[in-house]
Amino acid sequence: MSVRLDPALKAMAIPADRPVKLAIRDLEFFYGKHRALNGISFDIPENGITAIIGPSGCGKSTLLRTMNRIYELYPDQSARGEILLDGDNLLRAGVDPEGLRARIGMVFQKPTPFNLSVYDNVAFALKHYERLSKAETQERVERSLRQAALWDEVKDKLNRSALALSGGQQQRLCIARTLAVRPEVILLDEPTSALDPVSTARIEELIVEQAREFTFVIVTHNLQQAARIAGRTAFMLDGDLIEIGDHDRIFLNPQDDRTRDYVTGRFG
Ligand SMILES: Nc1ncnc2c1ncn2[C@@H]1O[C@H](COP(=O)(O)OP(=O)(O)OP(=O)(O)O)[C@@H](O)[C@H]1O
Repeated sequence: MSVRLDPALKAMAIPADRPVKLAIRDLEFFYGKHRALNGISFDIPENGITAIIGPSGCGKSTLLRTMNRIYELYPDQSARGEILLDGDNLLRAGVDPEGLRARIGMVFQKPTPFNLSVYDNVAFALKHYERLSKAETQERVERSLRQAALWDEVKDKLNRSALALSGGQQQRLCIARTLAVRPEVILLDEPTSALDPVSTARIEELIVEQAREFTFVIVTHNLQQAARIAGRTAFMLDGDLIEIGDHDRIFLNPQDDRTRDYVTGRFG
């Protein structure tokens, strides 16, 4: 498999002097006694898109799930090390997980709309985190649906069930719901793997557009997707971070043979 180099990608490169939003330091993760992350360290710059790639089981989702501490909802899972959000370790005791998840939102592989109207799916998230007037809520719902490139398709059916939307529309609704509470970081766990190419392209476009304002971290199996949209890409293998860099470094000139083998389709 060869990875297409899109000249427009240069516009999405993340400048080297961008401040660090998340600094991951010696991060280990355990499912019971099984160690799934072996002491990973790397930086995620503010804004832009950072992709995490690697073969099945290498620890991509585990890494993403540590970043908003969602793993704590499951028994017998634990993390060791540090994830500094603007310099403050979000894994330390005393961090309010609810407040953290307002700052670091997450979108999952399968669209997960609530069984509510389109409008209420977005408004519900807002009510959970903020006290806004009705007019402010309306304004924020519309803005979020526009940011998620969904407004034109749903503006005449805001009171209809979200479950009547197509899969791609449902996923954009979930992104709108996440954007509505204005998180600083948005974690995307294979957000387009259940979608058709047209829906995938729309979501890639909106992520690229919103990456001016938000920091995105995306786990993807789709190497072309990472190559198309990510300013930086991290390659993982067996719980280790092998290499991280910009598009050219990872896809055209990898330093590590294992990265080269993976991005050229020799395994994975
Ligand atoms: N709930 C769990 N209990 C025990 N082990 C787990 C659990 N979830 C994941 N693992 C193990 O942790 C390791 C990393 O899994 P993870 O799901 O993070 O990989 P991944 O790279 O996201 O894989 P995929 O691309 O298939 O989603 C694997 O060895 C996996 O078997």
